[in-house]
Amino acid sequence: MILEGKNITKQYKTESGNGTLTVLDDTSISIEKGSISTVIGVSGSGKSTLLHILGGLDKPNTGTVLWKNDSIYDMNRESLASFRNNKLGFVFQFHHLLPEFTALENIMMPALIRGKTPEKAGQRANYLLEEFGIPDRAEHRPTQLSGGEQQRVAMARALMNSPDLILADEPTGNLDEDNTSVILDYLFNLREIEEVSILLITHEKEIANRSDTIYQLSKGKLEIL
Ligand SMILES: Nc1ncnc2c1ncn2[C@@H]1O[C@H](COP(=O)(O)OP(=O)(O)OP(=O)(O)O)[C@@H](O)[C@H]1O
Repeated sequence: MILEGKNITKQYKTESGNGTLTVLDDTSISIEKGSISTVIGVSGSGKSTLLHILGGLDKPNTGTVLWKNDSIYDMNRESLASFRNNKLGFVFQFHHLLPEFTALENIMMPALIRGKTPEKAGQRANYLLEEFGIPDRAEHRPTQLSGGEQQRVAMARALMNSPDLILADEPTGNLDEDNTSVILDYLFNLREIEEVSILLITHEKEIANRSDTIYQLSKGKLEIL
């Protein structure tokens, strides 16, 4: 097991400020090394909230998130930031690529932040562009790439530091079916080569069916399907 969310509860204040909305209700999840897991659930069921908590982007009200048995919320700010940059790779529905940088530079960024030389970072970024089938797009800026290409760059960037776990929130949510299949093929192939675990949020049954474990989130609880 690499990541474990234990007895997680998350509540938000309702808009009026008087009540509370319980989004996650004393629920738990375990991510095995090398596995692909998906979380499905209706809109507003708390999938993104769960992903943010597991990735150390948001804190639960109660419960813990353990990374190889260490609680990530006991880490100081610096350790938590370095944990996120070195061990995790995030992919969101809207890729958040930096518009003023090329595809290659966007992919290199997490490695440069980590202190890798531009040569080393460039080598791996070029390898990842190749693996995602877009080596000829290295010098393009995000606006010069199609939606599917942008999402491949975002995935390559998430893999840059050879993370142990990719956390992906609707990574193909804004793409058509063909593009979705192709991009998942690339990601799942690379998972085997790089031995990375993947936790994906999705609305699409077909994607869920390609995973090892499907979690359904409903009324604050996760259930394995
Ligand atoms: N910062 C916040 N403050 C108050 N309420 C919030 C906040 N963030 C999320 N919520 C509420 O918590 C619930 C769960 O939101 P969340 O984004 O986790 O759902 P989701 O399952 O990812 O939805 P979708 O599939 O539509 O993206 C929603 O009702 C949302 O309005």
